Amino acid sequence: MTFGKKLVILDRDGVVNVDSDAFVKSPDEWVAIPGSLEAIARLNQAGYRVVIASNQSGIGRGLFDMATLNAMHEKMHRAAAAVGGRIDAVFFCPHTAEDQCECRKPKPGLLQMIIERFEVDPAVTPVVGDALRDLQAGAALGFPTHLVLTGKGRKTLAAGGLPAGTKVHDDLKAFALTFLTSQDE
Ligand SMILES: O=P(O)(O)OC[C@@H](O)[C@H]1O[C@@H](OP(=O)(O)O)[C@@H](O)[C@@H](O)[C@@H]1O
Ligand SMILES: [Mg+2]
Ligand SMILES: [Zn+2]
Repeated sequence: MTFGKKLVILDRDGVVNVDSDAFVKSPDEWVAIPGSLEAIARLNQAGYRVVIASNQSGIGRGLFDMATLNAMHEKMHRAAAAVGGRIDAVFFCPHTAEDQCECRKPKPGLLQMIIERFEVDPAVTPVVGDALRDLQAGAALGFPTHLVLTGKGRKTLAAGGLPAGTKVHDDLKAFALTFLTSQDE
């Protein structure tokens, strides 16, 4: 049993929704990964808040604007609610690598904001991603890291160099089942 605020941090593209090397640029292109929204609902039922930490350089690249990103997130929130799930917040970095901001993963800026906003203890707050940079951001602040094999996850696993102790799961649904079982011990 863990004490303190129960919260899980998810990467978006490749974890919640299908990713694309051409970026996810519109609500039509935002398609949930099968089982991911149900996994969010299952985490909520077990008392966990779910928040997202996402790199959205498509904004900085001019591929889509804030109104479109908000429309994508409106679709995501509605789709989660349709299966009884709730995403409490979406933290995103709109910058490109060239902007050298503090919030683009692998920098931990987004995760630091989440710690402050939700008063969570990183040591007991899982970070789930499909890219190495997602995990590096988590490891930088002492979050337990979890790789899912959806999105870029298989390539990430093959490339190696994961933060020590990273757990690997087929998808978000498998993560939720394993994580919640581990919390019962
Ligand atoms: O997985 P999250 O963090 O939720 O979002 C990733 C997306 O913003 C995009 O990130 C881009 O990386 P660059 O920003 O071009 O390095 C590319 O990997 C795209 O394929 C991907 O859709
Ligand atoms: Mg991703
Ligand atoms: Zn940024």
